[in-house]
Amino acid sequence: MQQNPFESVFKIGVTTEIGRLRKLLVHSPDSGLGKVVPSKAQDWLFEDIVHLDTIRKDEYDYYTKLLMYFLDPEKIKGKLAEIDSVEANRGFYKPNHPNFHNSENVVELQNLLADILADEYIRKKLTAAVCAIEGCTYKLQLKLTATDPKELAEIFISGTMADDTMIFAPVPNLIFTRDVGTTINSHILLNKPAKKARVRETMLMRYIFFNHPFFAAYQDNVIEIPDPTQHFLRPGDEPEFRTTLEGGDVMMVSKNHVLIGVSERTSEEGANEAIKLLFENDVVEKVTVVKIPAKRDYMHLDTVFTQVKRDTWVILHSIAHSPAYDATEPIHFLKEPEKLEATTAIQFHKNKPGEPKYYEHVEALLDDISRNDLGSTTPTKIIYSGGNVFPYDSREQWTDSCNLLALKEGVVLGYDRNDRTVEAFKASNFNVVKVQDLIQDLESGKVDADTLTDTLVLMPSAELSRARGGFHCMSLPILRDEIL
Ligand SMILES: NC(=O)NCCC[C@H](N)C(=O)O
Repeated sequence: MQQNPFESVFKIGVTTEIGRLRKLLVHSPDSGLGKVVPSKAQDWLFEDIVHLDTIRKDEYDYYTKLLMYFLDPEKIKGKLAEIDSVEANRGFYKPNHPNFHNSENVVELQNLLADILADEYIRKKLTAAVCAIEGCTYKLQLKLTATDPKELAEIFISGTMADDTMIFAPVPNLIFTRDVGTTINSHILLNKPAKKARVRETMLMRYIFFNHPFFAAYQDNVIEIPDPTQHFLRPGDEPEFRTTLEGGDVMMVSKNHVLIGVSERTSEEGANEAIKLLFENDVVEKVTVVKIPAKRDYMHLDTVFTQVKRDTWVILHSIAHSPAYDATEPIHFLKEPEKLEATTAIQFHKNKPGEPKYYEHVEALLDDISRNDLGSTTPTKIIYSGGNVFPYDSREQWTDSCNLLALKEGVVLGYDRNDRTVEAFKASNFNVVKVQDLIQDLESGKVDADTLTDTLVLMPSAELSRARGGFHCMSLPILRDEIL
Protein backbone atom coordinates (compact mmCIF):
# COMPACT_ATOMS: atom_id res chain seq x y z
CA MET A 1 0.00 0.00 0.00
CA GLN A 2 1.23 3.50 -0.82
CA GLN A 3 2.47 5.36 2.22
CA ASN A 4 0.63 8.51 3.11
CA PRO A 5 3.28 11.26 2.92
CA PHE A 6 1.32 13.55 5.26
CA GLU A 7 0.48 11.12 8.02
CA SER A 8 3.52 11.70 10.17
CA VAL A 9 3.45 15.48 9.93
CA PHE A 10 -0.22 16.35 9.87
CA LYS A 11 -1.50 16.36 13.41
CA ILE A 12 -4.89 17.59 14.58
CA GLY A 13 -5.43 18.87 18.10
CA VAL A 14 -7.16 21.89 19.58
CA THR A 15 -7.92 22.08 23.29
CA THR A 16 -8.35 25.83 23.82
CA GLU A 17 -9.05 29.09 22.01
CA ILE A 18 -5.73 30.61 23.04
CA GLY A 19 -2.91 28.06 22.91
CA ARG A 20 -0.15 28.92 20.42
CA LEU A 21 -1.63 28.44 16.95
CA ARG A 22 0.38 25.94 14.87
CA LYS A 23 -1.86 24.99 11.96
CA LEU A 24 -5.08 26.39 10.52
CA LEU A 25 -7.27 26.25 7.44
CA VAL A 26 -7.84 29.48 5.54
CA HIS A 27 -9.21 30.63 2.23
CA SER A 28 -7.95 33.83 0.68
CA PRO A 29 -10.47 36.01 -1.15
CA ASP A 30 -11.15 34.45 -4.57
CA SER A 31 -12.62 36.11 -7.64
CA GLY A 32 -16.12 35.13 -6.48
CA LEU A 33 -16.01 37.98 -3.95
CA GLY A 34 -15.62 40.37 -6.84
CA LYS A 35 -18.79 38.94 -8.41
CA VAL A 36 -21.18 39.78 -5.57
CA VAL A 37 -23.84 42.10 -6.99
CA PRO A 38 -25.92 44.52 -4.91
CA SER A 39 -29.19 42.69 -5.51
CA LYS A 40 -27.70 39.42 -4.25
CA ALA A 41 -25.39 40.74 -1.55
CA GLN A 42 -27.86 40.07 1.29
CA ASP A 43 -28.79 36.61 -0.04
CA TRP A 44 -25.10 35.82 -0.20
CA LEU A 45 -24.74 37.15 3.37
CA PHE A 46 -22.57 40.16 2.53
CA GLU A 47 -23.60 43.61 3.76
CA ASP A 48 -22.26 45.31 0.65
CA ILE A 49 -20.21 44.66 -2.44
CA VAL A 50 -16.45 44.61 -1.90
CA HIS A 51 -13.47 45.86 -3.92
CA LEU A 52 -11.53 42.71 -4.73
CA ASP A 53 -8.10 44.24 -5.31
CA THR A 54 -8.21 46.19 -2.06
CA ILE A 55 -9.52 43.32 0.03
CA ARG A 56 -6.65 41.18 -1.27
CA LYS A 57 -3.63 43.49 -1.47
CA ASP A 58 -4.36 45.99 1.25
CA GLU A 59 -6.11 43.75 3.74
CA TYR A 60 -6.01 39.94 3.52
CA ASP A 61 -2.36 39.74 2.35
CA TYR A 62 -1.33 41.25 5.71
CA TYR A 63 -3.20 38.46 7.45
CA THR A 64 -1.34 35.86 5.36
CA LYS A 65 2.00 37.52 6.13
CA LEU A 66 1.38 37.64 9.84
CA LEU A 67 0.21 34.02 9.94
CA MET A 68 3.40 33.01 8.10
CA TYR A 69 5.68 34.78 10.61
CA PHE A 70 3.94 32.94 13.44
CA LEU A 71 3.24 29.55 11.87
CA ASP A 72 5.76 29.04 9.06
CA PRO A 73 8.51 31.67 9.37
CA GLU A 74 11.05 29.94 7.08
CA LYS A 75 8.76 30.69 4.14
CA ILE A 76 8.73 34.43 4.73
CA LYS A 77 11.50 35.69 7.02
CA GLY A 78 14.26 37.41 5.10
CA LYS A 79 12.27 37.14 1.86
CA LEU A 80 9.61 39.79 2.34
CA ALA A 81 11.06 42.35 -0.08
CA GLU A 82 11.19 39.78 -2.86
CA ILE A 83 7.73 38.35 -2.05
CA ASP A 84 6.19 41.82 -2.17
CA SER A 85 8.15 43.11 -5.18
CA VAL A 86 6.23 44.34 -8.22
CA GLU A 87 7.84 41.62 -10.36
CA ALA A 88 6.58 38.88 -8.01
CA ASN A 89 3.02 39.97 -8.86
CA ARG A 90 1.65 38.58 -5.57
CA GLY A 91 2.44 35.01 -6.65
CA PHE A 92 3.10 34.08 -2.99
CA TYR A 93 -0.55 34.86 -2.15
CA LYS A 94 -2.26 33.27 -5.19
CA PRO A 95 -3.28 29.62 -4.63
CA ASN A 96 -2.83 28.59 -8.28
CA HIS A 97 0.45 30.43 -8.85
CA PRO A 98 3.74 28.47 -9.05
CA ASN A 99 5.20 30.76 -6.34
CA PHE A 100 2.29 30.24 -3.93
CA HIS A 101 3.54 29.69 -0.39
CA ASN A 102 2.00 26.19 -0.14
CA SER A 103 2.42 26.20 3.61
CA GLU A 104 1.40 23.06 5.47
CA ASN A 105 0.66 25.18 8.53
CA VAL A 106 -1.26 28.02 6.90
CA VAL A 107 -3.30 25.62 4.80
CA GLU A 108 -5.25 26.99 1.83
CA LEU A 109 -8.54 25.14 1.32
CA GLN A 110 -8.60 25.70 -2.41
CA ASN A 111 -5.41 23.68 -2.76
CA LEU A 112 -6.75 20.84 -0.62
CA LEU A 113 -9.76 20.79 -2.92
CA ALA A 114 -7.50 20.70 -6.00
CA ASP A 115 -5.56 17.80 -4.43
CA ILE A 116 -8.63 15.63 -3.95
CA LEU A 117 -10.00 16.53 -7.41
CA ALA A 118 -6.87 15.03 -8.98
CA ASP A 119 -8.43 11.62 -8.23
CA GLU A 120 -10.78 10.84 -11.12
CA TYR A 121 -13.31 8.95 -9.01
CA ILE A 122 -13.65 11.80 -6.52
CA ARG A 123 -13.71 14.40 -9.29
CA LYS A 124 -16.66 12.62 -10.94
CA LYS A 125 -18.58 12.25 -7.69
CA LEU A 126 -18.01 15.79 -6.45
CA THR A 127 -18.74 17.33 -9.85
CA ALA A 128 -22.01 15.42 -10.00
CA ALA A 129 -22.86 16.58 -6.47
CA VAL A 130 -22.07 20.25 -7.18
CA CYS A 131 -24.01 20.09 -10.46
CA ALA A 132 -27.00 18.54 -8.68
CA ILE A 133 -27.05 21.35 -6.09
CA GLU A 134 -26.55 24.06 -8.69
CA GLY A 135 -28.83 22.60 -11.38
CA CYS A 136 -26.16 22.46 -14.13
CA THR A 137 -26.84 20.82 -17.48
CA TYR A 138 -25.45 17.34 -18.04
CA LYS A 139 -23.16 18.67 -20.78
CA LEU A 140 -21.68 21.20 -18.40
CA GLN A 141 -21.20 18.43 -15.86
CA LEU A 142 -19.19 16.43 -18.42
CA LYS A 143 -17.13 19.52 -19.29
CA LEU A 144 -16.37 20.19 -15.63
CA THR A 145 -15.42 16.57 -15.02
CA ALA A 146 -12.80 16.92 -17.77
CA THR A 147 -11.36 20.16 -16.32
CA ASP A 148 -7.90 20.38 -14.77
CA PRO A 149 -8.23 19.84 -10.97
CA LYS A 150 -6.65 23.17 -9.97
CA GLU A 151 -8.91 25.08 -12.34
CA LEU A 152 -11.92 23.03 -11.22
CA ALA A 153 -11.26 23.81 -7.55
CA GLU A 154 -11.31 27.51 -8.41
CA ILE A 155 -14.52 27.09 -10.41
CA PHE A 156 -16.30 25.24 -7.59
CA ILE A 157 -15.46 28.09 -5.21
CA SER A 158 -15.81 31.16 -7.43
CA GLY A 159 -18.62 29.89 -9.68
CA THR A 160 -16.67 31.27 -12.63
CA MET A 161 -14.94 29.52 -15.55
CA ALA A 162 -11.39 30.41 -16.60
CA ASP A 163 -12.82 32.62 -19.39
CA ASP A 164 -14.73 34.62 -16.70
CA THR A 165 -18.17 33.15 -17.53
CA MET A 166 -20.26 32.68 -14.39
CA ILE A 167 -21.89 29.25 -14.29
CA PHE A 168 -23.35 29.39 -10.80
CA ALA A 169 -23.21 31.58 -7.69
CA PRO A 170 -19.89 31.97 -5.87
CA VAL A 171 -19.46 30.87 -2.26
CA PRO A 172 -17.95 34.15 -1.06
CA ASN A 173 -18.31 33.19 2.60
CA LEU A 174 -15.70 30.45 2.32
CA ILE A 175 -13.17 33.03 3.53
CA PHE A 176 -14.88 32.47 6.90
CA THR A 177 -13.40 28.99 7.30
CA ARG A 178 -14.35 28.91 11.00
CA ASP A 179 -17.94 28.25 10.10
CA VAL A 180 -17.44 25.03 8.13
CA GLY A 181 -16.28 22.96 11.06
CA THR A 182 -14.59 22.98 14.45
CA THR A 183 -11.61 21.06 15.79
CA ILE A 184 -12.47 19.67 19.20
CA ASN A 185 -9.49 17.84 20.72
CA SER A 186 -8.62 15.50 17.84
CA HIS A 187 -12.14 15.43 16.38
CA ILE A 188 -13.74 17.65 13.77
CA LEU A 189 -17.38 18.61 14.14
CA LEU A 190 -18.73 19.49 10.69
CA ASN A 191 -21.26 22.26 10.35
CA LYS A 192 -24.79 22.02 9.08
CA PRO A 193 -25.48 25.42 7.59
CA ALA A 194 -28.60 27.39 8.31
CA LYS A 195 -28.27 29.52 5.18
CA LYS A 196 -28.56 28.31 1.59
CA ALA A 197 -25.60 30.49 0.58
CA ARG A 198 -23.34 28.28 2.69
CA VAL A 199 -24.48 24.85 1.47
CA ARG A 200 -21.94 24.28 -1.32
CA GLU A 201 -18.97 25.22 0.82
CA THR A 202 -20.09 22.69 3.44
CA MET A 203 -20.21 19.94 0.86
CA LEU A 204 -16.76 20.83 -0.48
CA MET A 205 -15.40 20.68 3.06
CA ARG A 206 -17.04 17.33 3.73
CA TYR A 207 -15.25 15.89 0.68
CA ILE A 208 -11.96 17.40 1.84
CA PHE A 209 -12.15 16.04 5.38
CA PHE A 210 -13.15 12.57 4.19
CA ASN A 211 -10.80 12.32 1.22
CA HIS A 212 -7.67 14.41 1.68
CA PRO A 213 -4.62 12.45 2.86
CA PHE A 214 -3.96 15.16 5.48
CA PHE A 215 -7.00 13.92 7.38
CA ALA A 216 -6.64 10.20 6.59
CA ALA A 217 -5.78 9.25 10.14
CA TYR A 218 -8.73 11.24 11.49
CA GLN A 219 -11.61 10.07 9.27
CA ASP A 220 -13.27 8.23 12.13
CA ASN A 221 -13.06 11.45 14.12
CA VAL A 222 -15.17 13.54 11.75
CA ILE A 223 -18.59 14.09 13.29
CA GLU A 224 -21.59 14.93 11.12
CA ILE A 225 -24.97 16.06 12.38
CA PRO A 226 -28.03 14.35 10.90
CA ASP A 227 -31.59 15.69 10.75
CA PRO A 228 -34.04 14.01 13.14
CA THR A 229 -36.97 12.10 11.70
CA GLN A 230 -39.42 14.81 12.86
CA HIS A 231 -37.76 17.14 10.37
CA PHE A 232 -38.69 14.99 7.36
CA LEU A 233 -42.21 14.50 8.64
CA ARG A 234 -42.96 18.14 9.30
CA PRO A 235 -45.73 19.76 7.27
CA GLY A 236 -44.93 22.39 4.64
CA ASP A 237 -41.61 24.22 4.68
CA GLU A 238 -41.50 24.99 8.37
CA PRO A 239 -37.90 25.07 9.57
CA GLU A 240 -38.98 23.47 12.85
CA PHE A 241 -36.89 20.56 14.07
CA ARG A 242 -34.12 21.44 11.60
CA THR A 243 -30.69 20.69 12.99
CA THR A 244 -28.44 23.56 12.01
CA LEU A 245 -25.06 24.33 13.50
CA GLU A 246 -22.33 26.65 12.19
CA GLY A 247 -18.72 26.64 13.35
CA GLY A 248 -18.87 30.25 14.57
CA ASP A 249 -21.18 28.96 17.30
CA VAL A 250 -18.76 26.32 18.56
CA MET A 251 -15.85 27.19 20.86
CA MET A 252 -13.33 24.76 22.26
CA VAL A 253 -12.56 26.53 25.52
CA SER A 254 -10.78 23.83 27.48
CA LYS A 255 -9.81 20.19 27.10
CA ASN A 256 -13.12 18.84 28.28
CA HIS A 257 -15.42 21.72 27.61
CA VAL A 258 -17.09 23.05 24.46
CA LEU A 259 -19.42 26.03 24.16
CA ILE A 260 -22.24 25.91 21.64
CA GLY A 261 -24.19 29.04 20.78
CA VAL A 262 -27.88 28.74 19.98
CA SER A 263 -28.31 31.65 17.65
CA GLU A 264 -29.62 32.89 14.32
CA ARG A 265 -27.63 30.04 12.75
CA THR A 266 -27.56 27.19 15.24
CA SER A 267 -30.88 25.69 16.24
CA GLU A 268 -31.76 24.15 19.58
CA GLU A 269 -32.09 20.83 17.71
CA GLY A 270 -28.62 21.32 16.20
CA ALA A 271 -27.11 21.91 19.63
CA ASN A 272 -29.03 18.90 20.99
CA GLU A 273 -27.68 16.53 18.33
CA ALA A 274 -24.15 17.92 18.69
CA ILE A 275 -24.17 17.42 22.47
CA LYS A 276 -25.34 13.82 22.12
CA LEU A 277 -22.69 13.05 19.49
CA LEU A 278 -19.89 14.72 21.50
CA PHE A 279 -20.81 12.69 24.58
CA GLU A 280 -21.40 9.40 22.71
CA ASN A 281 -18.03 9.69 20.99
CA ASP A 282 -16.22 10.59 24.22
CA VAL A 283 -14.97 13.85 22.74
CA VAL A 284 -15.65 16.06 25.78
CA GLU A 285 -17.32 15.85 29.18
CA LYS A 286 -18.98 19.27 29.36
CA VAL A 287 -20.96 21.27 26.83
CA THR A 288 -22.36 24.66 27.72
CA VAL A 289 -25.09 26.05 25.52
CA VAL A 290 -25.17 29.84 25.35
CA LYS A 291 -28.46 31.06 23.99
CA ILE A 292 -28.11 34.45 22.35
CA PRO A 293 -30.81 36.53 20.64
CA ALA A 294 -31.41 35.18 17.12
CA LYS A 295 -30.64 38.21 15.02
CA ARG A 296 -28.33 39.17 12.19
CA ASP A 297 -26.26 41.52 14.38
CA TYR A 298 -25.17 38.60 16.53
CA MET A 299 -25.25 35.78 13.95
CA HIS A 300 -22.82 33.47 15.78
CA LEU A 301 -21.49 33.19 19.32
CA ASP A 302 -18.04 34.36 18.20
CA THR A 303 -19.48 37.68 17.05
CA VAL A 304 -20.39 38.54 20.65
CA PHE A 305 -17.36 37.29 22.57
CA THR A 306 -13.96 35.66 22.14
CA GLN A 307 -11.14 34.80 24.50
CA VAL A 308 -7.93 36.84 24.63
CA LYS A 309 -5.99 35.31 27.50
CA ARG A 310 -6.66 32.69 30.11
CA ASP A 311 -8.04 35.45 32.34
CA THR A 312 -9.25 37.93 29.68
CA TRP A 313 -12.25 38.02 27.34
CA VAL A 314 -13.77 40.60 25.02
CA ILE A 315 -17.57 40.71 25.01
CA LEU A 316 -20.62 42.79 24.23
CA HIS A 317 -22.01 43.92 27.57
CA SER A 318 -25.65 43.12 26.77
CA ILE A 319 -24.62 39.49 26.16
CA ALA A 320 -22.42 39.31 29.24
CA HIS A 321 -25.32 40.49 31.39
CA SER A 322 -28.78 40.26 29.86
CA PRO A 323 -30.38 43.72 29.77
CA ALA A 324 -31.77 44.34 33.21
CA TYR A 325 -35.48 45.12 32.98
CA ASP A 326 -36.99 46.73 35.96
CA ALA A 327 -39.47 44.14 37.23
CA THR A 328 -41.66 46.95 38.53
CA GLU A 329 -42.31 48.01 34.94
CA PRO A 330 -45.32 46.37 33.28
CA ILE A 331 -43.27 45.68 30.11
CA HIS A 332 -41.31 43.07 31.99
CA PHE A 333 -44.43 40.91 32.16
CA LEU A 334 -45.84 41.83 28.76
CA LYS A 335 -42.98 40.67 26.54
CA GLU A 336 -42.37 37.03 25.67
CA PRO A 337 -39.14 35.92 27.42
CA GLU A 338 -37.26 35.61 24.07
CA LYS A 339 -38.19 39.21 23.17
CA LEU A 340 -36.48 40.42 26.31
CA GLU A 341 -33.23 39.52 24.52
CA ALA A 342 -32.04 37.57 27.50
CA THR A 343 -28.93 35.42 27.19
CA THR A 344 -28.73 32.17 29.09
CA ALA A 345 -25.94 29.67 29.70
CA ILE A 346 -26.86 26.06 30.47
CA GLN A 347 -24.18 23.46 31.10
CA PHE A 348 -24.59 19.75 30.35
CA HIS A 349 -22.29 17.16 31.87
CA LYS A 350 -21.78 13.75 30.28
CA ASN A 351 -22.00 11.93 33.59
CA LYS A 352 -24.97 13.86 34.95
CA PRO A 353 -27.75 13.42 32.37
CA GLY A 354 -30.85 15.43 33.14
CA GLU A 355 -29.06 17.68 35.62
CA PRO A 356 -27.93 20.79 33.75
CA LYS A 357 -26.26 23.63 35.58
CA TYR A 358 -27.54 27.17 34.97
CA TYR A 359 -25.27 30.21 35.08
CA GLU A 360 -26.55 33.49 36.38
CA HIS A 361 -25.13 35.26 33.32
CA VAL A 362 -22.51 34.68 30.61
CA GLU A 363 -19.82 36.57 32.49
CA ALA A 364 -20.15 34.05 35.32
CA LEU A 365 -19.58 31.26 32.80
CA LEU A 366 -16.46 32.94 31.40
CA ASP A 367 -15.12 33.44 34.91
CA ASP A 368 -15.73 29.77 35.66
CA ILE A 369 -13.84 28.73 32.50
CA SER A 370 -10.91 31.02 33.29
CA ARG A 371 -10.52 30.00 36.90
CA ASN A 372 -11.72 26.43 37.07
CA ASP A 373 -11.07 25.01 33.58
CA LEU A 374 -7.91 26.93 32.78
CA GLY A 375 -6.52 27.36 36.28
CA SER A 376 -6.21 31.13 36.17
CA THR A 377 -5.28 32.53 39.55
CA THR A 378 -5.83 36.19 38.72
CA PRO A 379 -9.21 37.98 38.69
CA THR A 380 -10.97 37.49 35.35
CA LYS A 381 -10.84 40.61 33.18
CA ILE A 382 -13.65 41.50 30.83
CA ILE A 383 -13.04 44.01 28.04
CA TYR A 384 -16.28 45.37 26.70
CA SER A 385 -17.03 46.19 23.08
CA GLY A 386 -16.88 49.96 22.58
CA GLY A 387 -15.78 50.39 26.20
CA ASN A 388 -19.41 49.61 27.11
CA VAL A 389 -20.53 53.06 25.96
CA PHE A 390 -23.65 53.36 23.82
CA PRO A 391 -23.78 53.50 20.77
CA TYR A 392 -20.12 52.50 20.27
CA ASP A 393 -20.70 49.13 21.95
CA SER A 394 -23.15 47.95 19.30
CA ARG A 395 -21.53 49.82 16.40
CA GLU A 396 -18.20 48.15 17.11
CA GLN A 397 -19.70 44.72 17.78
CA TRP A 398 -21.26 44.96 14.28
CA THR A 399 -17.76 45.45 12.88
CA ASP A 400 -16.32 42.55 14.85
CA SER A 401 -14.79 44.16 17.92
CA CYS A 402 -15.53 40.91 19.75
CA ASN A 403 -14.34 38.56 17.01
CA LEU A 404 -10.62 38.26 17.70
CA LEU A 405 -8.23 35.49 16.73
CA ALA A 406 -5.53 34.53 19.25
CA LEU A 407 -2.21 33.59 17.60
CA LYS A 408 -1.03 32.74 21.10
CA GLU A 409 -2.24 33.60 24.57
CA GLY A 410 -2.60 37.40 24.74
CA VAL A 411 -1.67 38.13 21.11
CA VAL A 412 -4.85 38.75 19.17
CA LEU A 413 -5.87 40.14 15.77
CA GLY A 414 -8.74 42.57 15.36
CA TYR A 415 -10.03 45.26 13.03
CA ASP A 416 -8.46 48.71 13.08
CA ARG A 417 -11.82 50.50 13.03
CA ASN A 418 -13.12 49.75 16.52
CA ASP A 419 -11.58 52.75 18.27
CA ARG A 420 -13.38 52.56 21.60
CA THR A 421 -12.64 48.86 21.96
CA VAL A 422 -8.98 49.57 21.16
CA GLU A 423 -8.97 52.16 23.97
CA ALA A 424 -10.46 49.55 26.30
CA PHE A 425 -7.62 47.17 25.39
CA LYS A 426 -5.06 49.90 26.13
CA ALA A 427 -6.74 50.53 29.47
CA SER A 428 -6.28 46.81 30.21
CA ASN A 429 -2.53 47.17 29.59
CA PHE A 430 -2.37 45.71 26.10
CA ASN A 431 0.04 47.05 23.52
CA VAL A 432 -1.68 48.05 20.33
CA VAL A 433 0.24 47.78 17.08
CA LYS A 434 -0.63 48.19 13.41
CA VAL A 435 0.01 45.04 11.41
CA GLN A 436 2.14 46.95 8.88
CA ASP A 437 4.53 48.02 11.66
CA LEU A 438 4.55 44.60 13.30
CA ILE A 439 5.47 42.93 10.02
CA GLN A 440 8.40 45.29 9.54
CA ASP A 441 9.58 44.50 13.05
CA LEU A 442 9.17 40.75 12.57
CA GLU A 443 11.14 40.96 9.32
CA SER A 444 13.92 43.06 10.81
CA GLY A 445 14.11 40.87 13.89
CA LYS A 446 13.24 43.72 16.24
CA VAL A 447 10.26 41.68 17.39
CA ASP A 448 9.98 37.92 17.69
CA ALA A 449 6.77 35.85 17.47
CA ASP A 450 7.93 33.71 20.40
CA THR A 451 8.43 36.57 22.81
CA LEU A 452 5.56 38.91 21.86
CA THR A 453 3.04 39.30 24.70
CA ASP A 454 -0.23 41.11 25.45
CA THR A 455 -0.75 42.73 22.07
CA LEU A 456 -3.77 43.67 20.01
CA VAL A 457 -2.73 43.72 16.33
CA LEU A 458 -4.80 46.12 14.27
CA MET A 459 -5.69 44.83 10.83
CA PRO A 460 -6.99 46.96 7.93
CA SER A 461 -10.71 46.36 7.59
CA ALA A 462 -12.53 48.78 5.28
CA GLU A 463 -13.48 46.08 2.76
CA LEU A 464 -13.27 42.91 4.85
CA SER A 465 -15.78 44.16 7.39
CA ARG A 466 -18.43 44.47 4.66
CA ALA A 467 -18.38 40.68 4.46
CA ARG A 468 -19.47 40.66 8.16
CA GLY A 469 -16.83 38.59 9.88
CA GLY A 470 -13.51 39.13 11.65
CA PHE A 471 -10.34 37.08 12.06
CA HIS A 472 -11.90 34.55 14.40
CA CYS A 473 -14.31 33.77 11.56
CA MET A 474 -11.47 33.75 9.00
CA SER A 475 -9.62 30.90 10.70
CA LEU A 476 -10.22 27.22 11.32
CA PRO A 477 -7.55 26.18 13.84
CA ILE A 478 -6.42 22.59 13.34
CA LEU A 479 -3.55 22.50 15.80
CA ARG A 480 -2.79 24.59 18.87
CA ASP A 481 -0.27 24.01 21.64
CA GLU A 482 -1.83 23.04 24.92
CA ILE A 483 -1.60 25.81 27.48
CA LEU A 484 0.28 24.96 30.61
N1 LIG B 1 -18.16 33.04 12.62
C1 LIG B 1 -18.67 34.10 11.99
O1 LIG B 1 -19.30 34.94 12.58
N2 LIG B 1 -18.52 34.15 10.66
C2 LIG B 1 -18.89 35.25 9.84
C3 LIG B 1 -19.73 34.83 8.71
C4 LIG B 1 -20.10 35.99 7.82
C5 LIG B 1 -20.90 35.57 6.61
N3 LIG B 1 -21.08 36.69 5.75
C6 LIG B 1 -22.23 35.00 7.03
O2 LIG B 1 -23.16 35.77 7.20
O3 LIG B 1 -22.36 33.79 7.19
